[in-house]
Amino acid sequence: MGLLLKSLVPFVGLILALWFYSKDDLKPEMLKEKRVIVTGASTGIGEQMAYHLAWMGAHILVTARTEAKLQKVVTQCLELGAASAHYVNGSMEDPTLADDVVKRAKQLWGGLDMLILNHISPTYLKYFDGDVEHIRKLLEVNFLSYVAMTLSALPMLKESGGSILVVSSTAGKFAIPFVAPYSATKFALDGFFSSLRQELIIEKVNVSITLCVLGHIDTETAKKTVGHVFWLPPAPKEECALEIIKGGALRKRELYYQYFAVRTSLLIRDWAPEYLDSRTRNHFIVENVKRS
Ligand SMILES: NC(=O)C1=CN([C@@H]2O[C@H](COP(=O)(O)OP(=O)(O)OC[C@H]3O[C@@H](n4cnc5c(N)ncnc54)[C@H](OP(=O)(O)O)[C@@H]3O)[C@@H](O)[C@H]2O)C=CC1
Ligand SMILES: CC(C)CCC[C@@H](C)[C@H]1CC[C@H]2[C@@H]3C(=O)C=C4C[C@@H](O)CC[C@]4(C)[C@H]3CC[C@]12C
Repeated sequence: MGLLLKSLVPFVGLILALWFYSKDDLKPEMLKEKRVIVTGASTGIGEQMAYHLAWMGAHILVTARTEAKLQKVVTQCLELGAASAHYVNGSMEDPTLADDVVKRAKQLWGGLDMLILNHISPTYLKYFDGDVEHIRKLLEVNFLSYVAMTLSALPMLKESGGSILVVSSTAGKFAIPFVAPYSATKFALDGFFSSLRQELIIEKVNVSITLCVLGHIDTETAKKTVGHVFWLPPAPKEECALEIIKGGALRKRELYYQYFAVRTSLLIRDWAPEYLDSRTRNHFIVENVKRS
């Protein structure tokens, strides 16, 4: 036993050291002059991604519904050093918007290097109340518009050897209560984009797909929605945004933020799902959750 431990400890140490030193890192030059679309970029994580891309010198096209906010984001991006910054405003409930945004990128730059799919329709955190119309709307905005944007952008991305970043959530990987409609849309993204990734690899198409699995992030919307029902502290949106860009630039298959909490949960999910379910339920202050 002692001998086994003595040989195991250096071996594990060596593996950890190799892993640590072999970690790829993001170099800002990787994004310089790259042509990037960021959806849902008027606030929250999307807005922060636009600012990171800006100081790295990318060309940026942001989109969301609120024009006044997008104008401010564009101004700020130019001040931070973006190679160029533009916006298209509209709702992803409108099935023509996805194609319009991609066409605008083509008109502006003649190509595209990175498509960051991040927007979501406003959602609630409460017991599921049978509102099927809400599910339909979320599927339209959070899922179908991602597919539509991908379809429109793929020819340009194939030409540039570009990347698609799909912003998802732990609620798209394991069971979290009170977000049933939202969770359904995030699981759908995993199914669709993971399958599509397989096809691209089979066909030797040089377009990467990075699924970003996020924990609890301190955006204004999240603070308003979950502040009173979830007691673990949220992680900073600025750092989260940088990790997403890094994952995409390094063409990772999936990225996890908050890394340790999310990875541990995913490990437990496959081996002890009931334990993960109960651990997740215990993070909520259920007395504060609304019924309708
Ligand atoms: N915050 C968190 O704790 C977590 C977030 N995530 C994921 O991160 C991503 C960003 O979340 P977060 O920054 O918190 O979200 P925010 O609510 O801060 O931002 C959502 C963005 O989507 C836009 N949007 C809303 N409705 C529409 C619509 N119908 N058409 C087009 N754009 C729309 C909003 O702008 P406007 O209102 O102007 O249209 C805004 O720019 C999402 O994909 C979310 O699922 C994942 C896990 C946790
Ligand atoms: C063990 C941990 C990693 C688990 C964290 C679990 C909880 C607290 C995390 C995981 C997924 C998170 C939700 C999410 O994905 C996106 C949104 C949309 C936003 O507009 C409002 C907040 C909301 C509903 C987040 C609320 C907090 C959730 C439920």
